[in-house]
Amino acid sequence: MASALHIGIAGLGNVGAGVVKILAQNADLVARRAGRPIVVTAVSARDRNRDRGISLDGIAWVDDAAELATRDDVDVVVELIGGSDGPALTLARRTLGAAKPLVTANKAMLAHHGLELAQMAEAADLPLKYEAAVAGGIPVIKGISEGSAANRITRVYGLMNGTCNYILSRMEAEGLGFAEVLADAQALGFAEADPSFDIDGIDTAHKLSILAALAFGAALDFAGVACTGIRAIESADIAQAAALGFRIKLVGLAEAEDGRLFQRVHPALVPMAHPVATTMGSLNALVVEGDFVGRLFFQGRGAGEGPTASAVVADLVDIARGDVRPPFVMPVADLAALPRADAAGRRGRYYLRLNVADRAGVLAELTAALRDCGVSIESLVQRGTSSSGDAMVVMVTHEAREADVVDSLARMAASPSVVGQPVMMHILDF
Ligand SMILES: NC(=O)c1ccc[n+]([C@@H]2O[C@H](COP(=O)([O-])OP(=O)(O)OC[C@H]3O[C@@H](n4cnc5c(N)ncnc54)[C@H](O)[C@@H]3O)[C@@H](O)[C@H]2O)c1
Ligand SMILES: N[C@@H](CCO)C(=O)O
Ligand code: NA
Repeated sequence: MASALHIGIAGLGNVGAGVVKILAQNADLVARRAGRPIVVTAVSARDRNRDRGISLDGIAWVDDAAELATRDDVDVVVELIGGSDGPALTLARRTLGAAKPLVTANKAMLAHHGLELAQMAEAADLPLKYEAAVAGGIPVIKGISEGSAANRITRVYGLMNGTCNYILSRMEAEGLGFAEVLADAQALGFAEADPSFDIDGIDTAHKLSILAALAFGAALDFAGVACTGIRAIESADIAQAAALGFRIKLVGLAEAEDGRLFQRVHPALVPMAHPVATTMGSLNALVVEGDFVGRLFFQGRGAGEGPTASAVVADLVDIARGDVRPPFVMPVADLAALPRADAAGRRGRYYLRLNVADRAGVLAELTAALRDCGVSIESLVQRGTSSSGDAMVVMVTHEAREADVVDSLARMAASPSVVGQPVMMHILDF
């Protein structure tokens, strides 16, 4: 067997400790698949004395993670610190600058600096691998870049944030409020350090922008992702959606159409029977549509120690086998800088929820706003009076132009009868 591949790991949190565990527990299996042993020789984290349930015997401890890049006993650096900039980015640049391969699970860093890092890797003919960064253990990066290489991909969408899916699933099953469930997600180890990245959709946007670049051969454009999270969703929305035959999910959607790139993260109503709707708890789900392969569906654990570390180790096996391909399939110079598609002209069905004063004439006001904007209603439900004296009106539109629905909602929101902010959600009809 060839000589061992020596790795240095920066960050020994959920994912880093998981990588050390897999490489210890499945050492023989991994060595046979990699053609050589994969051995951790050096690590760096903030707290040397924390009990992580792993043995660090015989492994060098490095206080400054950036040093891993230049140590002679490290062939490959695994960055598992997190954060788009700061020590993670410094380490990534130094590693590639020192002509060493890099593995990372850091979608925030890739969303912001992926093209720069990919260019560095390509220029030095080095692997830069990041299967763990999108949908954790689900091999969607490999699924797109290798398995779907024959296809023109026109659409990628799905659930890429375990925390949000977990929160929405428990809100539905147990009628719990948002904050109670978030604390549990944090305890389970898959919430981001800053949970607003999860619930405001930013984490999904990071991942979506990476997938879109890969799938469409487009220059990565994180700033072009329109993003709405799940803060405004109430248990009543979940119940109403269910009564209408839908489940609410935080969906990331990217499409390449007519040479334009559409990227959006938003809560959407997904028909109950759709495989995305039946993906519950912290599971992730992704759909990739290719012109020859058709619809591919990926489902599995997108977060957590074992699944995420599993993806990191798979990347290490590729590197041990000598796999050097451009991080975004094509050289960065060949990626198309696609203009952003405008959402205004998109057509679809929409869910609208308004809390209104329960008095005569209110419904007529609402329906007049819709009529004036040319939006037709498929169904309308008014639900009883709350303790505050408000009623909840839920409407589903027929297919309409998005700009017209937005316009009608703004008119309705301006009415003194409407209490608080109306909620508008897209219905996933594909
Ligand atoms: N947890 C998951 O389920 C999951 C899934 C996919 C991707 N990721 C990504 O993996 C990365 C790590 O996530 P995590 O959940 O393991 O985080 P974590 O907070 O559990 O661990 C981070 C580790 O980095 C260490 N660290 C912080 N600053 C450092 C520094 N300057 N030098 C060296 N070490 C430092 C900390 O001590 C800790 O050991 C992040 O980019 C995250 O987004 C996590
Ligand atoms: N915070 C992320 C971790 C995986 O990237 C999630 O909840 O899915
Ligand atoms: Na993955």
